[in-house]
Amino acid sequence: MGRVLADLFKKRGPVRTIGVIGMGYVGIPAGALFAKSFEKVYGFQRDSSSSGYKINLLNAGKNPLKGEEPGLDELLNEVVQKKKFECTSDFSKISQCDAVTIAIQTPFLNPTDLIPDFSALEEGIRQAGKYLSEGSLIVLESTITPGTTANWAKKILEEESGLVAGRAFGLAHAPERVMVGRLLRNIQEHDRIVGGIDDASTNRAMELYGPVLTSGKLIPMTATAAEVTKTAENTFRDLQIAAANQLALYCEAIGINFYDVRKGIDSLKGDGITRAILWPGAGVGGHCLTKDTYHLERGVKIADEQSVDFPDGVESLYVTARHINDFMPMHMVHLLKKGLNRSGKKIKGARVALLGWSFLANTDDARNTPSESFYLLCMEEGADIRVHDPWVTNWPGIDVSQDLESVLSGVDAVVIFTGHRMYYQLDSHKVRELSGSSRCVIIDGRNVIDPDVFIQNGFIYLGIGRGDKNSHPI
Ligand SMILES: NC(=O)c1ccc[n+]([C@@H]2O[C@H](COP(=O)([O-])OP(=O)(O)OC[C@H]3O[C@@H](n4cnc5c(N)ncnc54)[C@H](O)[C@@H]3O)[C@@H](O)[C@H]2O)c1
Ligand SMILES: CC(=O)N[C@@H]1[C@@H](OP(=O)(O)OP(=O)(O)OC[C@H]2O[C@@H](n3ccc(=O)[nH]c3=O)[C@H](O)[C@@H]2O)O[C@H](CO)[C@@H](O)[C@@H]1O
Repeated sequence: MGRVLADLFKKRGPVRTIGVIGMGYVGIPAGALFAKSFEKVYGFQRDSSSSGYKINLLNAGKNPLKGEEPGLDELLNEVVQKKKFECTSDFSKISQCDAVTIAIQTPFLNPTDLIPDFSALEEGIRQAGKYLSEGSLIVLESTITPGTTANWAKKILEEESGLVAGRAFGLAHAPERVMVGRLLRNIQEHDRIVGGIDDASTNRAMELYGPVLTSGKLIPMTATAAEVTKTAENTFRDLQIAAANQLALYCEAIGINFYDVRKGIDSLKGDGITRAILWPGAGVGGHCLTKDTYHLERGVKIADEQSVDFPDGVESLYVTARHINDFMPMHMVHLLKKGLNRSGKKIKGARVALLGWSFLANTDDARNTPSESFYLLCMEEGADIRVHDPWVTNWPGIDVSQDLESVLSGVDAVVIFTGHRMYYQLDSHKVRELSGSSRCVIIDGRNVIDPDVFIQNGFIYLGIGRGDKNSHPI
């Protein structure tokens, strides 16, 4: 089969015209970079109420993405002016494309059952199947459950096209490893995992991605291995964070300073012995680490191969890591209660300043923020909680203030949830004056302040990992 497809690709000649389905954080920079290296790119965007506006904006050479994306505005303008990039909702133009990449969102239906919502992705794949031509290549870039490309997506494409994948057209998965704020750089500099359902598809996909890489290298493998790589690389980061969180909880219980221990462990460096210990914190947010573990777990469950040989009654280490990270906002509530008790108060009715709503320091990205779990837990306990964040200006149902002084006025407790730069400058005298409390509580979820400075100024301090300070004398 592979020979037939390789001959078809050869007959068709080099990749010239590319289609990118899904004009979002991934599709827009990818399409612009393809347009730089190839003859023509069509950016396919459905004319939906929420995103249809992007079509005209992009065709005017304008970037619809929020936030700073170095180089993207200029690149988009250049490729549109040169008529090398065109955004359209006319999917029939897919028939002109030598290769089509699909970068459509794959959220979870709801945070509890963690079943991915592939409905938008399915619609995009059906469009690709309907119009794909013989000898073309389809590449899924969305983050998907392992096994999706070679099974679910393959079936849909064959159904819609009436052609056989691996014989009449190529199919691959090339996951995106971009970070908002450095999209162009990441696409060009990160190594690119490229996984085809067969060798011919993998080789054709390497022809597609090779020209857009600067320092990044191509890493070929099978489509399913590529899906596991993407989900597992985030699973491993989540696991490393959980390991740091658990050790921090141990250090609190033992009454020692986690950061001394971390410094000790981190001093062990060298070939194959580095421990790569990360940082504990008030929780793990974002749209990658909170989901990709469950994509991996689901992939193992639905795999046709044999079941996993695993110790009886033992939960997956990776899911345990998720539970530990999701526990951290609850731990912050426990620290808050401890601090308030020491100041003779209860959480019910306590006035609490929550500093930091975004999930990542110095950004406005609040997707799956752990601050929200903490906020809801405190509300359930009857606290009077107000939120500050220098970057997040609005959030459904929450009043996020940018006025730190007003948020700190008259509070019984200050809780630091996000390591925003400005919180490192918190002045203990100023905070104490604003709070008006002689025994104000301060809970540090990101190791931002110096405990001694605040303790000497009359605060009741507790911090994640600070077992050496959490029972300081008052
Ligand atoms: N954003 C990131 O930083 C990032 C990083 C790594 C991986 N990813 C993965 O990449 C994928 C895309 O993410 P994103 O952030 O670009 O999503 P996004 O929501 O920003 O963009 C998706 C775009 O696809 C469009 N779309 C949806 N259905 C369509 C259809 N049937 N036809 C045409 N267009 C359609 C949407 O209107 C939207 O414009 C997801 O699977 C995500 O997990 C994202
Ligand atoms: C392309 C892609 O998928 N990229 C991912 C993306 O992940 P992301 O955007 O979700 O950002 P993260 O940095 O992972 O943070 C997530 C949460 O974990 C908390 N955290 C973090 C480190 C730590 O030591 N202790 C913590 O508690 C932090 O506060 C935040 O809430 O970028 C990472 C590189 O930055 C990549 O590795 C990762 O593949």
